[in-house]
Amino acid sequence: MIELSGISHQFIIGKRGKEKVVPVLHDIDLCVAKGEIVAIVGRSGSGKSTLLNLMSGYIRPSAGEIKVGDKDVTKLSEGEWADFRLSNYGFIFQSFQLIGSMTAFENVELPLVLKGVGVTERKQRVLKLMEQVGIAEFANHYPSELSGGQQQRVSVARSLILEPPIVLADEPSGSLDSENEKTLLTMIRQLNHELGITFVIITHDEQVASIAHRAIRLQDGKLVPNVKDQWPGVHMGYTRLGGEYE
Ligand SMILES: Nc1ncnc2c1ncn2[C@@H]1O[C@H](COP(=O)(O)OP(=O)(O)OP(=O)(O)O)[C@@H](O)[C@H]1O
Repeated sequence: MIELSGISHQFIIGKRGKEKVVPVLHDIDLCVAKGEIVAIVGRSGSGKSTLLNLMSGYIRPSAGEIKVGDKDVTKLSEGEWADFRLSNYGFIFQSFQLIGSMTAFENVELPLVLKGVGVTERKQRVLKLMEQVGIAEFANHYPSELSGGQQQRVSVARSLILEPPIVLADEPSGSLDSENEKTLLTMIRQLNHELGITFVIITHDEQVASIAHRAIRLQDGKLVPNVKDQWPGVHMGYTRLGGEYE
C-alpha cells in the first residue's frame, strides 16, 4: 500500500551562504501493507514526523522512491500531491487542527466542499458519520466549546469523511486523557477491522503501539532491525513474511 525504497532526507538550514546540512533519515526501506496498522516509535528527533511528511508529500525526499498503491508519487508536483492526498489520505493530529471559526459540522464537511460534493449529499454524509463517531449532538458547537476527546472525534470524522484508504496519525492521543485515549484506540481498531482502513500512527505511547499489528522503531533516522521487544504486547519488526506480520 505504501512502499518506501532507499529513502533518505536532509534539511538545509541557516542563512544563504552559511547553509548547514542536517541529515535526518538514512536509507529507509519500509512497506506498509493494505489493512495494516503500523506504529512508528522512536525518541524525539529520531525522524518520525519527517517520515510521515514524506509519505504524505509535504516534503520531498532527498533520495529514494515512494509508491502508494501502484502509483509512484515521488515526483508529484504540489498540486498533484494536494489532489492525491484528498483522495487517498485522512489525517489525525495531536492538536486536532480544527478550524476555530467553523462549527464541528462545518469542519467535518470541509473536505467534501473541497471535493465539490453537493450540499444535500454533504449534509447526509456528515450527519451520518458524526453519529457513528458519537458527536452528532455537537454538530453546531465550535471547537472551543468541545472537550479534547470531542474535538479529537470531530477530527477523526473529518479524516474519514472522504473514505480514504489510508489514515496517517501523528500522536493522535497525545492530548487526551486515558479514557478518551481508550475510546479513540477502540475506534481506530474498529475502522481498521470493519472498513479495512490502513493506519500509520506515530506514537510515544505503549498503549497506542499495542493496538498496531506492527511497531517500527526509528533511531537516529534509521530503522532498527530485529529490535528486542521492549514493550510486552507490542510486536516490533519491519518485514512482513508469508502473510504474517513479522
Ligand atoms: N523543517 C525542518 N528544517 C530543519 N530541520 C528539521 C525540520 N523538520 C525537522 N527537522 C529536524 O529533523 C530531525 C527530526 O525531526 P522530526 O520532527 O522528524 O522528529 P520526531 O521523531 O518526529 O520528533 P518528535 O517526537 O519530537 O516530534 C530533528 O533534528 C529536527 O530538528
